[in-house]
Amino acid sequence: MAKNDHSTVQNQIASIQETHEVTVVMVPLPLQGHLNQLLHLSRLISSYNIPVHYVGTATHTRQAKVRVQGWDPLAISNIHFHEFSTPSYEAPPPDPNAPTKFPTQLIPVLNASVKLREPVHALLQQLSSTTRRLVVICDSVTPYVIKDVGLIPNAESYTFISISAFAIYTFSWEQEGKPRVFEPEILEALESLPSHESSIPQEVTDFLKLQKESMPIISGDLYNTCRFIEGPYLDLLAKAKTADSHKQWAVGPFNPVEINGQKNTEQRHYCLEWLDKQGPNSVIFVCFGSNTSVSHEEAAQIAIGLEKSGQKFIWILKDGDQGDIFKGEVRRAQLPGGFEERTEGRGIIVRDWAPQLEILGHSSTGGFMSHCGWNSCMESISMGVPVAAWPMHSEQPRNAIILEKVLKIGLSVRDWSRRDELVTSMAVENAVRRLMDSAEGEEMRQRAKELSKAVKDSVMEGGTSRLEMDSFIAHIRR
Ligand SMILES: O=c1ccn([C@@H]2O[C@H](COP(=O)(O)OP(=O)(O)O[C@H]3O[C@H](CO)[C@@H](O)[C@H](O)[C@H]3O)[C@@H](O)[C@H]2O)c(=O)[nH]1
Repeated sequence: MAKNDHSTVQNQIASIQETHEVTVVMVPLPLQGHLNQLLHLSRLISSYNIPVHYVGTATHTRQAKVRVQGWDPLAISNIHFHEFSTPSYEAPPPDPNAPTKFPTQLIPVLNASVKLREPVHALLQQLSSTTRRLVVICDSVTPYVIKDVGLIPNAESYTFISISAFAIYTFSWEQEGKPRVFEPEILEALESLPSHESSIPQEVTDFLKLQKESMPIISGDLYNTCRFIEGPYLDLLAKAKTADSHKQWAVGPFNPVEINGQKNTEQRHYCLEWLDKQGPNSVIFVCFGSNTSVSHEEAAQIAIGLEKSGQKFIWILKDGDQGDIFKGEVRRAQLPGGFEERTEGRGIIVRDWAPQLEILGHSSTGGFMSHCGWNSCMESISMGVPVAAWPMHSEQPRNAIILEKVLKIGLSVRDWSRRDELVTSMAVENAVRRLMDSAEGEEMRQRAKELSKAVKDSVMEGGTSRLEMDSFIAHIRR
């Protein structure tokens, strides 16, 4: 561990010398989709008056803080941030023309993250002496960092599952010989997907193998989902558990479900001001998450499709994150000549990070063209916005199945079996029109709004997710 890491730990411990009943430590994978969920979960746990320590490299902790939406992490005094240095790592730009959309530019940061093992262990040891029980919640794909937690007598660990229960179940379902538990339509869609292993690069498979081999004893899993959405798959996962002592809690959505619009404040993003002037449900929001890039050719097809659809839009057009989001040049995807002038007043192109949760929570947003990352799915469901699904990589095609075939609040922009082909402007135009301007789209929007209400109720007092959170808290306080 670097010398300044030691002194940082000492200073941070000194400020929290009092002894606690329970202390929670969050160990995220340093990628946006993971940092974000564990930071939201920190807010939920800290609301039970439990101190939460959020650990990471200085860059990634800063990234999580500056990008979080719906609340202010600095305003909550019992969330403590720990920022460790790691040896430098490469942070190459993404390749928008790569044959697959998997964000290989982030592999060096994944590999560098294992270096957090020593400083995190030192922090855990020190915190263990200030608390009766030390609860470590570690991203399920980064247990190597807490490999030695078993050496701390009053510590116990839990995994946080960053993807849907449906995806987790159907990944292991493949290994279990695919028991026939799904409706024929869902089964057919699942059969057409590649296995988990074949959809990720070998270096990532190696990283995951190291993580699996390093798994300490885990007392339970926390899911960012709710029983109302994924009850049957959570039951299947619970049944598949080998030990009764291994528990599971579905406590999502982690993201705030009510957004305070911060109207008339200087920090408000200009696209929210623009949304204020549009009619209810009249705008489609286009965004492919934090790590996907589109080529110039793909951008041109999306642009023409949006223009021809005649619908209003906000389009987040930027490349996927690099390993350090605060450094490096960001490419600007080109658009067809005159596009921005022709769509002026009807659409906005944002070339930077945008407040997605607030955009989805705005009453003028009526549809979401999404890559179906799990944060985006949960945010869209929470805010009652139907989805035009354009899965890009990893478990995203499985999430698209949930939206389209299970919850019936989504339609497909392109078929996964044709993922090697360019998505045409006509496919984009059709999907946008169907979602925003058809009876079918309206039905989906109504269903999405009903689902949003059920999900919002589930996190209120007495709701299923709140009860599961209460049960988790009672368990760690036992
Ligand atoms: O301009 C932007 C772009 C994104 N977001 C936010 O960034 C997050 C993106 O997360 P997600 O939708 O999960 O997409 P990815 O960033 O692609 O997430 C990765 O991590 C997820 C959780 O493991 C997986 O489900 C995905 O497949 C994987 O690509 C969401 O909270 C968005 O609200 C913004 O706020 N503004």
